[in-house]
Amino acid sequence: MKDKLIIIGASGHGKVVADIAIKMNKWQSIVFLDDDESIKTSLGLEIIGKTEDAFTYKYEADFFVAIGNNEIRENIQEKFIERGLNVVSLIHPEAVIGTDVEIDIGTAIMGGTVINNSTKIGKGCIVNTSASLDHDNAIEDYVHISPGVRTAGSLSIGKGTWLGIGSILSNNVKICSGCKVGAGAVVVKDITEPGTYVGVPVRRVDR
Ligand SMILES: CC(=O)SCCNC(=O)CCNC(=O)[C@H](O)C(C)(C)COP(=O)(O)OP(=O)(O)OC[C@H]1O[C@@H](n2cnc3c(N)ncnc32)[C@H](O)[C@@H]1OP(=O)(O)O
Repeated sequence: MKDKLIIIGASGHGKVVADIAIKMNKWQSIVFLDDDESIKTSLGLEIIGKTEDAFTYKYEADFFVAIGNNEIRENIQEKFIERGLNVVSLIHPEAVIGTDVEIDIGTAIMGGTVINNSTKIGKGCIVNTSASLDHDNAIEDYVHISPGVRTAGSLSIGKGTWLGIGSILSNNVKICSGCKVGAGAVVVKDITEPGTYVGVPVRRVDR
């Protein structure tokens, strides 16, 4: 743990992430890197350079990649890990985390979430505001679980999948890697092919 936290990405998601970091009260200084030169400050915090500048702070900062797009977040975070940067997870103090829950590096757990016992969450995931993940879920790396998602027990979600706002997943379902599940969708059966799924119950819409 270092004194400084550098957050990559100063837009909407970055601000929510910074707010969590402030509330965690672990870093003396919290700043952003962002490739958009027109942004000078975000949430009252300084933007000190671009993503590529991260490596110059290797020995003095912890890092968090706050990019909403799963693929871009994965590319940046994996480069950081490969080059030895210390990537941390950020967990809102008002998230409810059960016993034997595992949360890997680079994952953000937003306010009001409930993660029940024995659920495992991979690297670089977003568990967004007020999502509820029940017991024994297996969430692979770089998944985004949008605000208000509800998952029942014992299900699995493959790498890089995006669950849209307010979607609902029944117990024991398996969703493969590379899926998009639409806002308000209901998943009651396994999804075995990458694609975009919407509706109640879901149907595939990208072919
Ligand atoms: C803090 C934050 O903001 S986190 C971000 C939260 N945001 C979200 O959760 C957004 C979720 N995104 C969606 O639901 C999107 O509509 C997606 C990803 C499912 C699909 O987006 P696209 O690939 O652009 O599909 P597109 O808009 O062309 O829709 C394809 C068809 O599916 C329908 N459709 C799209 N989304 C939904 C939905 N959520 N429920 C029902 N039908 C839908 C469209 O009406 C369209 O139907 P049509 O062909 O009969 O006209």
